[in-house]
Amino acid sequence: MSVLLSVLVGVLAAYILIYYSLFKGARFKSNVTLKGKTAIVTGSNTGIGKTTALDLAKRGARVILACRNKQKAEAAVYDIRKESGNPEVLYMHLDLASLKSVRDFAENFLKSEPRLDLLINNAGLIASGRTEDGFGMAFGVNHLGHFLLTLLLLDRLKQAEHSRVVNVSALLHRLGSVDFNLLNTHKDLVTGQSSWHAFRAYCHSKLCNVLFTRELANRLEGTSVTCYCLHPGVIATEIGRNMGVLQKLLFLPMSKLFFLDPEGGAQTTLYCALQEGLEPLSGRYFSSCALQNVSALGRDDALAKKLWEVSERLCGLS
Ligand SMILES: NC(=O)c1ccc[n+]([C@@H]2O[C@H](COP(=O)([O-])OP(=O)(O)OC[C@H]3O[C@@H](n4cnc5c(N)ncnc54)[C@H](O)[C@@H]3O)[C@@H](O)[C@H]2O)c1
Repeated sequence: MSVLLSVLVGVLAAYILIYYSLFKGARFKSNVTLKGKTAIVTGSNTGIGKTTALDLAKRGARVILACRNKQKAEAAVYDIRKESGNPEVLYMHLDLASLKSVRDFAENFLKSEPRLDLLINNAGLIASGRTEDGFGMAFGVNHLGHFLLTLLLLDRLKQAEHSRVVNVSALLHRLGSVDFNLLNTHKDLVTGQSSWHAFRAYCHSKLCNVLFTRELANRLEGTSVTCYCLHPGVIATEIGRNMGVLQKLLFLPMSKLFFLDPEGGAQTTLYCALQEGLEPLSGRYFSSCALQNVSALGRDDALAKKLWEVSERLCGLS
């Protein structure tokens, strides 16, 4: 009996140790206030984006929830206003799966909002299918939509004394690559529609986030704007909503036991957005509120430059 008890206590202690050392993650601690500043957070009706928006609202920022689902976004606006006591939390419609919607959002924003200090490109998905413009869903939403959004808002960001772009990437960028031939022929970085292909496409799109951040930093040198990308940790959110039943059965218990909550998932985003003195590290990648290395492809300047040029062409900018 006592042997069994010792084993149980041992297993429990090991679990707590592993959980806290591997999964609990770092916390961003800062009293910085954002009164008079404006932030956009894409995909902020749920998950990491919602807790990021809540934190910025608590610090006094004017926060725009850039979301595709009106009903869910308005519910999030209600929750965030109530919890933060900040009435300056607004919803503006943005569907990153439509380049027209991205342009409309930018036009509305530029017409109605005189300043922009923080652009948090947080929205993301793992999904097959195509965007309105015919691009693979992950490439179109996770990379191309945010690419166009950022470029359309860049002049407004440059008008602020110090402003930042934060791109939420993922550790899985390490499994990603960019095949420009596939992009030319299929408007996507994978062929095939299975959940395996959707997963591969997600990894590729997250590498695109890293490369975009790197090239953006080069092009922003000498301006008041800096940019960063990050892995938020392994977080229990709705990111797996498009998984098959079997995958969900495996994923859900794992996420309950080991994954961070969305508040934990927002910490590195907040660090990249608000940490003082980060400017010399513009273009770099962070995880657990600290600088981290990216994959070899993520450090490839020629690849980053080519992705930028191709993305400009695909968005009709060049
Ligand atoms: N959850 C994790 O473990 C994890 C790990 C690494 C990276 N990430 C990244 O974190 C970010 C946030 O994801 P999350 O985990 O909170 O997932 P989530 O699914 O809870 O939130 C994603 C948000 O993106 C929005 N979105 C999806 N498609 C959109 C579109 N076409 N237009 C506008 N908004 C759209 C969703 O509506 C949702 O609000 C993503 O970029 C994801 O890739 C998450």
